[in-house]
Amino acid sequence: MNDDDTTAATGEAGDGATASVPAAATGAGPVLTVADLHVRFGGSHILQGLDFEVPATGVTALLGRNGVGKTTTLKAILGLAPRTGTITLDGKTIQNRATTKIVRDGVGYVPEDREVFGGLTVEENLRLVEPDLGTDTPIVQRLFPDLVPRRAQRAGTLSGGQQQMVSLARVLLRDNRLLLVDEPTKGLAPKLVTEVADVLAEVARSTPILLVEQNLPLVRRIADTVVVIDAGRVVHTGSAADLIADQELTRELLGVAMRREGAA
Ligand SMILES: Nc1ncnc2c1ncn2[C@@H]1O[C@H](COP(=O)(O)OP(=O)(O)OP(=O)(O)O)[C@@H](O)[C@H]1O
Repeated sequence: MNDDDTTAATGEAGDGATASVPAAATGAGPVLTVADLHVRFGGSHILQGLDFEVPATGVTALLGRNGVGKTTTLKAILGLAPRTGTITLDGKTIQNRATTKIVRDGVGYVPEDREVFGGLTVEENLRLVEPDLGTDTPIVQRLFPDLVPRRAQRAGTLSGGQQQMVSLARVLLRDNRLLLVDEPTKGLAPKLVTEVADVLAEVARSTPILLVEQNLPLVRRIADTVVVIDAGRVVHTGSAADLIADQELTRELLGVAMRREGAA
């Protein structure tokens, strides 16, 4: 275990000392900055000094080949993976904060495996996060109308796409400064992929999103910026449209060429 592993679990030490003017206060600058981020699992050095920024608006797609460390990057930001490096949210360092505090400070997380409580109803899943907010909340009614008539249905009996909507809705009930969303369309039918993409695009109008997503048509449709990691480092940053328009570069960086057709 390294120094940051222990401090990550203990709370606030160091926040005040390195805080600068919040980007949100100035209206400029990234919402999140990651500098020299390292993650080791046993003898495996998965992230070897990542440096990247998440702009304060729109969708930033975090891309890379299978197993390169995309999920690990999201978990490291949240303090769910042992890491060293500097992570700033609106100009304030957060790498020494406990995960619960990072979430309370506005970093919402939609994990890859959805993690709905199958034995609880849709309504109960939502109210677990904010007891006063459920399917009658305007944001749920507007973005997730299909969940409203299913409020009393047990979440474990929903389709994969509906479970993804519960998972997203639950996070959106809070006021988030930034959303970390991990492969939200994995395993979903094309129509549901489009629905999830629509929700994310709508959410991104008010809340920046760092999105891990393998569906390149979807990335092209909703992402503004891309960050590509390979062999533990950032190997490319830039416009999503430019990367995906460049078949050769896409193949070189991601090992795949963009399908001409694809649901998003
Ligand atoms: N808790 C852990 N302990 C040990 N190794 C881990 C742990 N979590 C992840 N890894 C390893 O770290 C590497 C990166 O995994 P990660 O899930 O972050 O990749 P990814 O880019 O999100 O992959 P995919 O695209 O397949 O979802 C993999 O080799 C994985 O086996």
